Amino acid sequence: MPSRQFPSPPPLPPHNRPLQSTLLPPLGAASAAAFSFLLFFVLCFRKISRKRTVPSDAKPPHRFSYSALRRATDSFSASLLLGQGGFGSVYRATLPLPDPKQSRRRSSSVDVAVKVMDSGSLQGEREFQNELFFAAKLRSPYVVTALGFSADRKHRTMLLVYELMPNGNLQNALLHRKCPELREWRKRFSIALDIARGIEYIHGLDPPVIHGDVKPSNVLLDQSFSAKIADFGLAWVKEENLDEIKVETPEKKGEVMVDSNSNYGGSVLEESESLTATTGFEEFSLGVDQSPESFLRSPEMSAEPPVGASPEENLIERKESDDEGKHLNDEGAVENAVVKDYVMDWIGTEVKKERPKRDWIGIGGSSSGGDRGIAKVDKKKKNSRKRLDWWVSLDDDKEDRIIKKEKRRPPREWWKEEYCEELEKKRKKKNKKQKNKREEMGMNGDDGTNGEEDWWPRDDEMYRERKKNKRSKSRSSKGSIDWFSGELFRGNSHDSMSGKIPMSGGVSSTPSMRGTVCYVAPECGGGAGSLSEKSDVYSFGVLLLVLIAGRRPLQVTNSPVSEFQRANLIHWARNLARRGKLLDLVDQSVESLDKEQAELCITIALLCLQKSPARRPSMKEIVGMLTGETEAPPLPSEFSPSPPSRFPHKPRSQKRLA
Ligand SMILES: Nc1ncnc2c1ncn2[C@@H]1O[C@H](COP(=O)(O)OP(=O)(O)OP(=O)(O)O)[C@@H](O)[C@H]1O
Repeated sequence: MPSRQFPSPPPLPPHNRPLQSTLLPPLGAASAAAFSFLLFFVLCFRKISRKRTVPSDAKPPHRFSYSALRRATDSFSASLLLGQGGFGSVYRATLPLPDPKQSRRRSSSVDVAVKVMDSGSLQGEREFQNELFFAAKLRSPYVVTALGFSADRKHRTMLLVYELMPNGNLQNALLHRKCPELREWRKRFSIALDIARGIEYIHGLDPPVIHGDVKPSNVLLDQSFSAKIADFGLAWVKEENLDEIKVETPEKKGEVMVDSNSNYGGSVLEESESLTATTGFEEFSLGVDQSPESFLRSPEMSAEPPVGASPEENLIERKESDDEGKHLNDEGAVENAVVKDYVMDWIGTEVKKERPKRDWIGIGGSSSGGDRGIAKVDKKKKNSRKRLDWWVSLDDDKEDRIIKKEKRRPPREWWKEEYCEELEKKRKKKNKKQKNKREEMGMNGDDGTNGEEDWWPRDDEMYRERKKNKRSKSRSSKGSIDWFSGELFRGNSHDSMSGKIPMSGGVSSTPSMRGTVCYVAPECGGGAGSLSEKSDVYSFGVLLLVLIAGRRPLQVTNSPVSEFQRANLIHWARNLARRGKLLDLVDQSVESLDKEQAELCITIALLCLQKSPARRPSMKEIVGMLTGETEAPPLPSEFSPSPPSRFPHKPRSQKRLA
C-alpha cells in the first residue's frame, strides 16, 4: 500500500510565527550580554574589595553606622560615660540585635561599650587602627572582644565597639570604688589568673602579640568580676628574622645568662632570641599604619638598655643612694648610674615630643591631647610605608605637617635630681605648715599621719591632689608625675575644660613612650627595640603586686620617713622578701586570705620583676605556677631572707638618728 505522504505545511508568513520563537534569539543575546556585564562587575568589585578587606585569616570587624552608634549612646550623653582614656571617651550603649528570622523586626538588644577616639591626634588614629587590627585577630575569653567600628568622615570620628564590661577597669574597682567583691582573696587570685591567661594567650599566638601596656586600668571586669585584657592600642606583633628593623638585644650579644630549661633565675647559657621589631602589619597586609619609624631607636638607644629598675624606681633609688652614699643595687652602682642617666635622658627626649593641641572631638568634653609612642618620623621610611586607609581618610602628609608646625617648649625636667629635691622641699614645707596648723588646733599627730590607715591617701584626698596637680600642670610640662599615685598623667587624659577627673582614675599611658611609667619594664627605656614578651611579664609582675597590696606602685604621701621606704611597692616587696616577711605586703582589707597562695603570688611577682628579661618566667610558666601544675622556683638569691649583701644597707631613718 503506497504510503500516504502528507504535504509539508507551507511556511508561515513572518507575522504568523509564534511570538516565542521570534523573541528567543534577541532575548538570549540580551541576557548573555547582561550576564557578562554582571560577571564583569562582580569580578571588578571583588578585585577592588579584595584590596580593601582584611586577609583571609582575619575576620573583618563589623562596620557600624555612625548614626546607629550615636542613637545608641543617646548622642554620646555624659550620663552614659563609662570612662575616659588618653585618646577618647567610652560610653555605654544598647544596640538592637536583628532577629535572624525576621531580619526587619528587632527582638533583642545587646549592651556594648563605644569608644570615641580622638581623630585630631595622630596617636589616637594609630591606636584606632591598632585596635582594629587586633580586633580581627584576638579571640579569647580573657581578652575583651572588639565587636566593630565606625569611621565617619563627616563627623571626623572614629568609634570602636567593644563588649561591655559592667564592672569597669581593675584600677577603679580596686583602688577607687574599693568593690567589696575584691576583698575576697579568692576573687583577687582568680583575677590574677585570668590576666595571666589573657597574656599567655596573646604571647602564644603565632607570631606572638605583645600587649605593651599591661596595667590595672587596661584590665576590665565583667559582671562576675572575671578579668579580661583590654586596650591593644600599643600592642604589636613580634616577628623574628625579618630584616626590616633589626634591633639587637643585649642577650644577642651573649651578655645574659639564660637557663635553657627554665627561663627564670637559671645560669645555663643559651643563645638568645634575636628580636626584630616589626609591626606585623606588613605581614598581614592590613594596611594599618603602625609605622616602623615608631619603633626605630635613636642612635643613643642602641646603647645598652638599663638594667636598673623602672623610672620611678630609679628616682627613688637615686634619692636613697645619694642620701646614704651607697647603692642598694647589687649589679654595680656606677653602671647603674649610667643606665639611670640614660633612662632619664631618654624620658626627657621623649617628653619633648609632645604634640600640639589639635581639634579634638567635642563629644563628652574631651580635651586636647598629646601623643604617645611616636618616634621621630623618618621620611624615607615614611615613603615606603604601606597604608590602606579603607575606613577613614587619613591625610598622608598630616604627620609631617604636624611635626613641622610643632612648637617645642622645653619641658619641665621633672626627672632630674633638682626637681626631686624641689618636690621634697615643697613636701616638707607643706608638712610643717600642716603640723603647725594641727598644733594650733590642739590636735595630736607629730608626723601628719595617724598610723597605718593614713598611709594610703584616701580617694577624696587624692582627687584634691590630682586637681591641684592638674592646675599646676597647665603651667609646666604636660607630662608630669602624679606623685600621689606614682603614675604619669598625660595632659590629655584630663578634661581641661571642665576640670573633670577621668573616671578611669586618670592614669594614662606615658606620653611618647610605649607603656606606662611604673609598669614599663626597665629594658623598655624607649621604642620597641627591647620590647618582648618579657616586658609584658614585668608589667604583669607590677600589676600582681598592686592587686595583692591593694595600692599603687608608687605612693609618696605626707608620711614619716620610715613610710618613705614603702613608697615604692617593688622596693618594699623586695625588702620584705629579704626579711622573709612577704605576707606583710598583702592588703589588710583582704578577707579569707590563703597565705600559701598569697606567698606564691608575691614570689611570682618578684620573679617577673627581675631586671634581666631572660630570667623572668614566661607567661605559660606563670600560669602553670598559679594553677599548681608547676612548682614555683625559689626566689632568686638576692631576695632570699639572708641576702649576700655587698652594701650594708642603713635605712634613712637610722642614718638620721645616728
Ligand atoms: N568594654 C568596656 N566596658 C566597660 N568599660 C570600659 C570598656 N572599655 C573601656 N572602658 C572604660 O573606659 C575607660 C577608658 O578606657 P580607655 O581604653 O579609653 O582608656 P585607658 O586604658 O584607661 O587609658 P589609656 O588609653 O590612656 O591607656 C576604661 O578605663 C574603662 O573604665
